Amino acid sequence: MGFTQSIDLALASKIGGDGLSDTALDAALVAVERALGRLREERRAGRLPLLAMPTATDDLPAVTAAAERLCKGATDVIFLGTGGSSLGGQALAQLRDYAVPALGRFAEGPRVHFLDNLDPLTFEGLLQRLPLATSRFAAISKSGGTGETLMQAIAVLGALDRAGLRAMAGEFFLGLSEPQKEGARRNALRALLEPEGAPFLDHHTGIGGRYSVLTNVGLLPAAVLGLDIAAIRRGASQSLQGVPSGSPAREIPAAVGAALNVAAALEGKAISVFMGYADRLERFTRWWVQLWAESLGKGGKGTQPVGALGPVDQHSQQQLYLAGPKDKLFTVVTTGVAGKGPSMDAELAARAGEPGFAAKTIGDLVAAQGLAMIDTFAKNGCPVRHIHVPRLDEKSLGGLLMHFMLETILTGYALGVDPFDQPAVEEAKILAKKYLAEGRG
Ligand SMILES: O=P(O)(O)OC[C@H]1O[C@](O)(CO)[C@@H](O)[C@@H]1O
Repeated sequence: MGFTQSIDLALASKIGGDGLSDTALDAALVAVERALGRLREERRAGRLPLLAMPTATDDLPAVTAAAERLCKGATDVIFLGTGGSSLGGQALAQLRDYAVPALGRFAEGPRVHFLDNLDPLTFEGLLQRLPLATSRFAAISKSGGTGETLMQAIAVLGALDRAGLRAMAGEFFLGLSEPQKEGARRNALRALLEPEGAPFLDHHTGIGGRYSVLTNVGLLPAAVLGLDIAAIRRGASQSLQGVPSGSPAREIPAAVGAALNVAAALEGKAISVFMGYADRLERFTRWWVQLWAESLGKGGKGTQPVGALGPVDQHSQQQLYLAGPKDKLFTVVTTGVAGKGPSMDAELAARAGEPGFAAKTIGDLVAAQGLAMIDTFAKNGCPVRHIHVPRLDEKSLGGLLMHFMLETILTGYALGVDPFDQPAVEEAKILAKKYLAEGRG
């Protein structure tokens, strides 16, 4: 296992105050045990293809070939797509410094951009600044019908047209979407790009966007960045240990995590805060926020996911967390940073009035801050789970991704909601298209 999980400091028996009671945890474990039974049944019936992903290898050559095609002669690879069609890729890309402050350019290979949020100024700026002739675009959408992604793709085709490159548009694009099903609604992304000659990878039809990070959706960007995509899957399979063999919930970390969240919900804690102490966990956190929110917020149920980054958010959110309403469950993720980064000169440390900094590294301080935060939560009666990742790499990140998908599914089953649909997001989408047609906005 590429990480460890401890829930001790979430329990009232350890921290008193507003910790979770043994009664709530026991009741939650019973519900999660049932959820685990249902998960096993679904798996046996072949209705949860997500659980087969970690051990699949037959699709990896196609992902690698598609990545090589995108990278060949490219200065820039741009991923078009939103939500589940982007966030998993971003989470993995951070292992290669994507969106890490001040480290924007990668040492090797093309620059990678994810146009996840739709913003006219950003998109216009990007099209103006990109060396278009050496840029490649991957348009990802499970449904093929997401307005944001379609507009982005149409805008790129327009830019290629203006640059006299439209005749070769197929060479600039790669699509990734569900196959066109006979008799089903037209796949708009395919209808747009296939006539231009763009090749397509098939989106897995049985795996929804926010659960797609271990499929070609997440692994394509990872391969573009030269990550070991097989290792991501190997790591993911470790988080499934105990699921097929029938281990009890108490022995499966994701099931324990689900029980913790169910217990928190039972005790009226409506907010779940995820605080990763690493720049390279920032997009993971955003990925988790979508996973948690869209999977569980149904029928008046679910808890509010909040993403936080350590240590910086100690200087922004900590006050509320410690002294505000006791309505939260905290998950703090630390990584093995002790001893890493620049070391402090003793003389300068003394001059700065911090002799204790002498010979310590920045990583030493971050490691100390993570532990201090956890202990401070506990001392203030705030339930906190600690996940420690000694080494943040493909394997451990794959493990964390699978852990949290499993935890989310089990929490959904235990709360009595379907963790795989998102019926409420359609309403505003339909209204936006109506307003667009009416020229409102
Ligand atoms: O991959 P698609 O079909 O473009 O959808 C993008 C995102 O939009 C949603 O459907 C919500 O609007 C998410 O569930 C999904 O991840």
